[in-house]
Amino acid sequence: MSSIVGNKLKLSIFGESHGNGIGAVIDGLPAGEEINYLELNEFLKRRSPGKKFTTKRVEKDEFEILSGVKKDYTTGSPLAVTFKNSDATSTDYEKIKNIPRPSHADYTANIKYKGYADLNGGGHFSGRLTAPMCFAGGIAKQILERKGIFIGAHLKSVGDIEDIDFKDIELSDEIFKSILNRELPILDLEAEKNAKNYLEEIQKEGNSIGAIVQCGVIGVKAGLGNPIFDGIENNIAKIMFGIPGVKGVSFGSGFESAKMKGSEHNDEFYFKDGIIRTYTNNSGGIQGGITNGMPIVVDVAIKPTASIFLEQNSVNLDTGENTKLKIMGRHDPCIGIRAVPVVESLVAFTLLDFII
Ligand SMILES: Cc1cc2nc3c(=O)[nH]c(=O)nc-3n(C[C@H](O)[C@H](O)[C@H](O)COP(=O)(O)O)c2cc1C
Ligand SMILES: C=C(O[C@@H]1CC(C(=O)O)=C[C@@H](OP(=O)(O)O)[C@H]1O)C(=O)O
Repeated sequence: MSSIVGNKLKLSIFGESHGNGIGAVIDGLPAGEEINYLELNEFLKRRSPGKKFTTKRVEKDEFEILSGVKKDYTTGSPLAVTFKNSDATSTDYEKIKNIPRPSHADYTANIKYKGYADLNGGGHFSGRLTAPMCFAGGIAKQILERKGIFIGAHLKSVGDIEDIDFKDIELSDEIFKSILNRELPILDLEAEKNAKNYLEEIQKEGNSIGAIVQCGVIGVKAGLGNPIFDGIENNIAKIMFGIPGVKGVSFGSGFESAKMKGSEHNDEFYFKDGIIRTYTNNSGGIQGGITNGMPIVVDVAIKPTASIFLEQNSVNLDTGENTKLKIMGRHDPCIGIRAVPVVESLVAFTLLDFII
């Protein structure tokens, strides 16, 4: 399995959704970095399940640090952390263990691991594994904030309902913080109301819906990154696809760029208070794999949750017959909602890897 990412700063993720626990080893954190546990726990809560519009599985996401921290400061040696799984209901999965859920990893994992993988609750492929990702990212965010770099994400869209585009506004840490007070991480109040109503309908239907998580970064100076295969875009895109359910990653105007003329897309320069800025930010803060000093803006397309409660076609891997599938259990109606802090985390982790 390849559950390790990073260059100078490495993140290794382990565990299964219904096993004893999950966790991470973070290697390469600088020594002497303070960890604010209050802030870290608040951050982890943004991802935790069990709230409105999420799966009803209740996990407190309390962690135990085994190494790498002394008296609230990183020691510089590998930081190992574990989280217990305390609310797994494996019977929901035992009943359908030979019938793969369409578009989850059941079928592909079954083939690759010859039937040996523990796939209850999605096993190692589960969104549960994003808890240790947020632990690593929460620490990275704290380190970056001390360097004047701030990161925030929101739901740019839920189905057809659209929020304000980060690319089109002057981003600030105040804007990032304002999203934290919302029931859904959406800036525009009307869009938030529409999304809540729509999610209620989707839940009633037993269905799910896709979303775009958009993340902004302010405070990164021009000149960070590399060309060709090791740029900021390359590394952010790679880590984003580690989030279960991610189907697309784009920067700035992304796929819309393909429809634009050069005169519309080019980000023209100007000086403001001695700093070079651009009037537009279609590049999403990155050109040639290197930051240009404008906010980094990355869009992450998240598919609708595969586990829906409607009857679907599948196959019985034991009997070799076509069959109907009706699942049980507790599932997120829209993965995007809880993926917001996960996207922030992995953007933070990647930028810290470039900076240290
Ligand atoms: C925070 C989070 C929560 C998720 N919750 C669910 C869920 O409740 N049910 C489900 O079927 N998939 C859920 N997923 C997505 C699956 O884990 C994912 O679709 C599956 O592992 C297959 O991976 P892929 O979609 O990247 O191909 C969630 C993902 C994340 C990031
Ligand atoms: C447990 C979490 O999310 C889980 C992610 C998930 C999946 O298939 O990805 C399926 C569900 O698992 P279960 O069927 O055991 O309730 C979610 O609850 C979590 O995020 O902590």
